[in-house]
Amino acid sequence: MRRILITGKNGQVGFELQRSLSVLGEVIAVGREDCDLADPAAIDALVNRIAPDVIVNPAAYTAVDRAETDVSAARAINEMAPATLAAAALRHGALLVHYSTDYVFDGAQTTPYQEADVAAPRSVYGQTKRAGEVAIELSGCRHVTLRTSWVYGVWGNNFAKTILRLAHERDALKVVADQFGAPTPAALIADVTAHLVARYLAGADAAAFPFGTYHLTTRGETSWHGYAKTLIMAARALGAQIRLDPSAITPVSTAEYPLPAPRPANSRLSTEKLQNTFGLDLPHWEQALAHVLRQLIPTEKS
Ligand SMILES: NC(=O)C1=CN([C@@H]2O[C@H](COP(=O)(O)OP(=O)(O)OC[C@H]3O[C@@H](n4cnc5c(N)ncnc54)[C@H](OP(=O)(O)O)[C@@H]3O)[C@@H](O)[C@H]2O)C=CC1
Ligand SMILES: Cc1cn([C@H]2C[C@H](O)[C@@H](COP(=O)(O)OP(=O)(O)O[C@H]3O[C@@H](C)C(=O)[C@@H](O)[C@H]3O)O2)c(=O)[nH]c1=O
Ligand SMILES: [Mg+2]
Repeated sequence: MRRILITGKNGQVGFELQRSLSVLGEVIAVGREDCDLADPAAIDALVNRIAPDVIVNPAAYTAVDRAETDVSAARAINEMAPATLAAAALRHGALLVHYSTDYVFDGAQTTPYQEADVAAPRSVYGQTKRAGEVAIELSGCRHVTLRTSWVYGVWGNNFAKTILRLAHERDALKVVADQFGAPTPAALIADVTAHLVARYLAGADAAAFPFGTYHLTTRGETSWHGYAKTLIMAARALGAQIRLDPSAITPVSTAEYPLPAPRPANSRLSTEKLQNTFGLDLPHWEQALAHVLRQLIPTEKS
């Protein structure tokens, strides 16, 4: 039986991967309590003990604003841990599946970013995530790096759950309307990962697999404001008792909503390479959102 090691089991994507990869082999999922990824020796010991065929690494330092002042911790998890995992994957002949972010781009481009476009991260989070990507590329291990954006889901913390909470607490909300991207469910990321891993494991010639970097998001685009408004309207339509009126969600500019870390104005990622290479049709963000909301909103009907 194939052995699949998953890090970050308590994270959004790590949670969903435990479901989606369970049909492909023996899944060994670890969290901070099992292995501190800031400790390279602990990573080596873990990989040596498990001897996995596939390592899937959704663990990351994802607190974007906190990373601005907690640089060494962000580097340890987002750059050094992937480098250590990549070296271990190389030694074991394992595939490493890693995740990265739209925040590796500066957002100044006016069209969706393609995989080969120049990364120019503006935040510490983005810089450390980019350094992790580069370390994996340079390691020479078999790898797939999936860059995604605006991840949300039932498990863990995300913008969608924050907005739903705020909608119960407040009568009005200000949400940034000049940053554009695609909200992407953790479950979709996990499902596409399973599709790729299945294809890798089924291949008679592993070396022929199209390793590399791919963009993975839903189709379409919106702003954080458009996302928040659609979310509240859809939640109300599902019967959620939400006091906040969608018209009380006010669009504001990035300058009017100051935060420690700069965010890209353009977070749009082109997913053509992924869709063409693997024969996938990705869902539209609104369709995906409606499905996750049905799990997030408690309802009598089902
Ligand atoms: N969230 C998003 O919007 C986006 C995420 N991504 C990328 O996708 C991937 C998955 O993100 P997501 O699932 O949202 O992340 P989460 O923040 O939900 O989960 C990350 C997990 O990593 C774990 N972790 C952090 N530090 C350590 C450590 N020192 N040792 C062991 N485990 C640690 C955390 O553990 P603990 O729970 O104990 O803190 C957490 O469970 C990441 O690579 C991220 O950069 C890309 C684009 C958007
Ligand atoms: C909660 C809230 C946020 N915002 C803005 C701030 C910011 O510009 C945007 C998103 O806020 P958040 O802090 O939730 O999102 P942020 O943590 O920046 O989300 C990012 O996380 C990392 C891990 C990624 O990789 C990115 O793809 C992206 O998902 O919305 C508002 O305007 N009003 C609000 O009430
Ligand atoms: Mg955040």
